[in-house]
Amino acid sequence: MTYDPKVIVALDYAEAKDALSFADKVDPRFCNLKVGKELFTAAGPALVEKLVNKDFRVFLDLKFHDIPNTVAKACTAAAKLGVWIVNVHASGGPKMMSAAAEALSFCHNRPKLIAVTVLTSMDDEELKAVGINTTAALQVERLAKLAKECGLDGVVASAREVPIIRTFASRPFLTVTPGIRPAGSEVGDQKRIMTPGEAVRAGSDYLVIGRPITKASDPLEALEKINQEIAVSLS
Ligand SMILES: O=c1ccn([C@@H]2O[C@H](COP(=O)(O)O)[C@@H](O)[C@H]2O)c(=O)[nH]1
Repeated sequence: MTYDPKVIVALDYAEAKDALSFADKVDPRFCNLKVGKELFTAAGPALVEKLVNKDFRVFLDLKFHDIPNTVAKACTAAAKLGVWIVNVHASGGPKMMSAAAEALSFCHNRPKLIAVTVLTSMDDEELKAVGINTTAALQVERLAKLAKECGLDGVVASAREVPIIRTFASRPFLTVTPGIRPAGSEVGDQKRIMTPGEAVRAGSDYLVIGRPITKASDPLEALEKINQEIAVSLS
C-alpha cells in the first residue's frame, strides 16, 4: 500500500534536536515534514538529509526570491539533498521561475517545484501597503497562472483560493496550503485561514500545519485529530 499523507508538519523549531525528537515519534505514513527558514538557518543541510534518510517526504520551504541564475543554482543545491518539494516566490517573475524549472529538469530525483503566490499572513490591506492594488484572491490567481505557464508543479496559496486555482489548473498541478487552523485554535499571524476539513473539501492537496501541532500540549494527539478530521471530510 502506498501512503500519501495530506499533512505537512512545519518543523518551525530553533534547534535540530527538537525537530529530530518530533520526527522520531511520528511515522512517515501519517505526515510529511517541512523545513523552513528558522530551522534550516540553525541546522543546515545535514538536518534535512537526516529527515530524508528517515523516509520522510521533506518540503524545503526556503522560498527562493532572487535573480534567475541564483535561484536556479539554489534549486539545484536543494535537489541534491533529496527533498520532495522546493519553492520560489512567484513574484520573482517568469524568467526566474522558468530558470528554476529548467535547472531542476536536469536533476536526478527532481523535486517538485512550487511557487508561493501571496503569503497566507497577508490580506488585501497589507497587499495595498506594498503597492498591490488588487485583492489577495485575484493576485493569487494571476501568480498561479504565471507559475503554471512557467512549467511549475504547483503553488502555495491559502485553501480559500484553491477553488479559483482549480478553474484553470487541474491535478496534478499541486495546491499546498498553509494558514490551516483547527476550529478553536489560535490564529496568530495568519490571515487567510481554513480548518483542515474545509481545506480538503475545497480541494487542497497538502495542508501545511505548524503551531497547531508543534505547540500543542500533545503534538501527536493533535496530528492524529487533524488526520481524523481530514479522513472524515474525504469520506
Ligand atoms: O504563504 C505561506 C507560506 C508559507 N507558510 C509557512 O507555513 C508554516 C505555517 O505555520 P503555522 O504555525 O501553521 O502558521 C510556516 O512555516 C510558514 O513559514 C505560511 O504560513 N504561509
